[in-house]
Amino acid sequence: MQPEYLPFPALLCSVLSISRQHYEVTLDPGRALLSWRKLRPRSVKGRTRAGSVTVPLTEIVSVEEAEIDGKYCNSMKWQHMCKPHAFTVRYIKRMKKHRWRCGEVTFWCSEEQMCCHWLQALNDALNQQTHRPKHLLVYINPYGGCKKGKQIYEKKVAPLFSAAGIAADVVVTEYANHARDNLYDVNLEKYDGIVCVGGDGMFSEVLHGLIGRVQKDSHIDHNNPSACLSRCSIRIGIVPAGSTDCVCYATVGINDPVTSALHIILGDCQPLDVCSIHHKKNFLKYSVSLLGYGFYGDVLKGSENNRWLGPARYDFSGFKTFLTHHWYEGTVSFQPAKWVIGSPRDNKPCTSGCHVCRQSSKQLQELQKEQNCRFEHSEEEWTTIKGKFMAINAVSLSCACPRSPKGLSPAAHLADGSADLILVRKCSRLNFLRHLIRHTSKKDQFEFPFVEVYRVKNFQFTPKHFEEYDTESTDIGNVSKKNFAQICTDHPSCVCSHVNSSWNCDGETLDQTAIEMSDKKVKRRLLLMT
Ligand SMILES: CCCCCCCCCCCCC/C=C/[C@@H](O)[C@H](COP(=O)(O)O)NC(C)=O
Ligand SMILES: Nc1ncnc2c1ncn2[C@@H]1O[C@H](COP(=O)(O)OP(=O)(O)O)[C@@H](O)[C@H]1O
Ligand SMILES: [Ca+2]
Repeated sequence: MQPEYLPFPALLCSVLSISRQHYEVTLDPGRALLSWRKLRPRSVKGRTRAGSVTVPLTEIVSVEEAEIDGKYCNSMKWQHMCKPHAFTVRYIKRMKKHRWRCGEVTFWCSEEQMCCHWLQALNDALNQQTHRPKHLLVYINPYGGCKKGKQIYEKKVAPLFSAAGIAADVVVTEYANHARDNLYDVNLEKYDGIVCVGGDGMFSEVLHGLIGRVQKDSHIDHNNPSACLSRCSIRIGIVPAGSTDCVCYATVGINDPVTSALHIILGDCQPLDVCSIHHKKNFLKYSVSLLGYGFYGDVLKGSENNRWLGPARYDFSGFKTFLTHHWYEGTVSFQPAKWVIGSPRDNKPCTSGCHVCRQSSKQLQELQKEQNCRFEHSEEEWTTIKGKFMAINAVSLSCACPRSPKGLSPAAHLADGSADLILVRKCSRLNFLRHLIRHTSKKDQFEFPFVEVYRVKNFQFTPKHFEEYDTESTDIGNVSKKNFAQICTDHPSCVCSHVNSSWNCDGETLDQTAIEMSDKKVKRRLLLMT
């Protein structure tokens, strides 16, 4: 069907006042711009223009009739306005380092009719932004990060939502997984999006609730690693109030609640890769940021008893884990992501509207169409690496965060259908420190002989002791208990916790150590309101 092209409304241009100064105000629907320039009397004949501001209509947050207070009214008497009329426009102001703020300007009109005309024209322009949310479901984790989630939402976010005419149903969570469970019951059709106020763990919880709910509604068994998941069209927005906030930081460029609220209001949207993690035929979890074994698994484990320290628990545990300097033996196998057009060391960071993501996902779709959504593991070659590792990290996005502004893999892409697999082999403490420190500078953290990085579609990991003891059994829980008991009686000097590390999956510990991560069928595009 051909789209219907309506003629653009006419350009509107009037002389209005801002703080007693005359401005030429123009609404250009054709170029989708609102602009105002100061008019300064120069001579009797003409006026010069100076101090101009231009705002794209897509960046207007709200328009409303201004309340006229008596003081301002009196101060306007010199302009012979008997009954002034005014309207206020709120708009995005771009600050440094991706930070956004809400600017506000009030335009005074001498006639009521002119004010109505402007209000009508601006509201018509806003109504054309149909991708903006009108009704949101908000989950707040009151215990995330510095425990300020509720305060952040009430003080910084709710006033902006209400100014933008967004209705929000708010749930303050009472226990872990409250939001996830609730998402299985709510009427999702009522909402244009879900907002989570918290950290990466809270985002992961909402993501699991949403993906799980959609699969349940479409009768898809997520335990089957080959199942094609149903796409979820509802978007998730993140208001950062956690400890690491790396999903927010990597998508928006900063972890700032006001900036995120403004992106949500404008209906900004960023597709995101999601990986699924299985053990044999059991679904374990989805991951969107870091799936880390060794160093990051141990940092997470060590931080769990120190939650009272807030975000600093990771620094404290990071320092302790660095000193213990454990390495772990096992086998990593992976298949490369052949459709991607980038590589982990090409120095091309992912930004919104990324060309690499667009092109790569187009190629992935074509490949999936050819293979009719069946990505059999056997069809391509697996690369297998046996060794001793300090860390095994699989990241679906850069994992940039305030601690590491470039992230664990600076050139990882948000929506290219692949993950970057980083292997840090056993090395000296000094070398590991050199590698870690590079995460905080512009230098390449992969430029070491003991660090390898691959862009993969999936990978498997088996710890050494599973290879030796877990031959045929499928009941992984019983096997692990039995085997460790055996390892420990066989080797009295062995310390179990040093034999295996655990997996850090977006800030939560996985129960299994032998896992398969798949970055393909489960890689549904999750629409993220950045
Ligand atoms: C000597 C100095 C060394 C500094 C090295 C800094 C590297 C920091 C890289 C951090 C990458 C974190 C990736 C994010 C993971 C989150 O999913 C997870 C959970 O975040 P949450 O607690 O839910 O906000 N956080 C952690 C630390 O595991
Ligand atoms: N009311 C609650 N009480 C306890 N835990 C909660 C609550 N709400 C959510 N959680 C859990 O807290 C964990 C951490 O939350 P998150 O917001 O990511 O904070 P942080 O970044 O500090 O880890 C999440 O895994 C989430 O499931
Ligand atoms: Ca990716």
